Amino acid sequence: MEFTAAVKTFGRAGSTVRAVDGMDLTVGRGETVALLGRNGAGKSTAISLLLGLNDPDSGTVRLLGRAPDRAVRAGLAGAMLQDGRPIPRVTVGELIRFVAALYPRPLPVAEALALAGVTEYADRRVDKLSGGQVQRVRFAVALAGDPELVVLDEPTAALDVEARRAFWVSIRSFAERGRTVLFSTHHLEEADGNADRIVVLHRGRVVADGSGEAIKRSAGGGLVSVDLAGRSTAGLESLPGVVGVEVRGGRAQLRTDDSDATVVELARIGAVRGLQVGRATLEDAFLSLTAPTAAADTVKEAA
Ligand SMILES: Nc1ncnc2c1ncn2[C@@H]1O[C@H](COP(=O)(O)OP(=O)(O)OP(=O)(O)O)[C@@H](O)[C@H]1O
Repeated sequence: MEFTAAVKTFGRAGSTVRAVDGMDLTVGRGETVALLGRNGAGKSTAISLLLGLNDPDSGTVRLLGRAPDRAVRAGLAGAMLQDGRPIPRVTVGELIRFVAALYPRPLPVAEALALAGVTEYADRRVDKLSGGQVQRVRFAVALAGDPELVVLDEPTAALDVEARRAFWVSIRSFAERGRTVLFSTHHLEEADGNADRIVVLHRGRVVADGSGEAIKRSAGGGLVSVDLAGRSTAGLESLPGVVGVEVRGGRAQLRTDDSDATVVELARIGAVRGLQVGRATLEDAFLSLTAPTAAADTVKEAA
């Protein structure tokens, strides 16, 4: 799938929102990609362009080499969106048989049920299941047509820890069949644990794209902190390796891509009170990449 300089705005003159603002992204077959971004970053809008539910105002979006709506009609993409559609009053098995029959080359129903982990509820009515069970049924609906690509918009948002874990087991078993998975999430550890690649969106643009490790490095892989003990932060940002300085609770937090060099220089200037050295987490990287003031510089790792 491919977004090239895609733009999608909403609203009229005066109050226009550029929900997707020049997005470039290519995802190859078989990849599992997580889309991360703060509320309003443009994740759902990007997904709607990818599925042909909206057209870009400019730029192009292609899905498996075709126009998105055509690819979806041909059964090449399945989706699980954040929608509030009423839950059907049929059994799980009936629902999946019905959906599978809409596609040219569906998965055998038993296989769709097994992949989504819902075989044991096949004879139960969907409207009598728990929230976690319904999510898995919705996943079975998304993969019933045996699509090349499954798109999941915040698939685990309402699930408890146990249900979330079970859900990811199902998604990984689908991905292991060589299929492509694109999902959006607010759970950073979920992106890190389940995606081959993480794409961070900020204000409708891709601001980071790579493995969880690469993204952590991009925000300065190391985190060095010291008590300020009344001294100013002046000059700290120009210490060797330092890529960012923040003050929290009287301590300076230095993001650095060379912790050793930073510490040696701190020692030289006598600023080592309460010194701690650690590694930036994905959350640190995410917060600095998507800070309201963050520049839209792109961090890119060859995929
Ligand atoms: N149909 C619409 N009409 C007007 N504005 C919209 C519409 N859909 C999205 N927007 C706006 O576009 C921006 C991007 O929204 P979008 O839902 O794509 O973000 P998101 O990253 O999915 O957010 P969240 O994490 O909160 O779901 C937001 O400012 C939102 O208010």
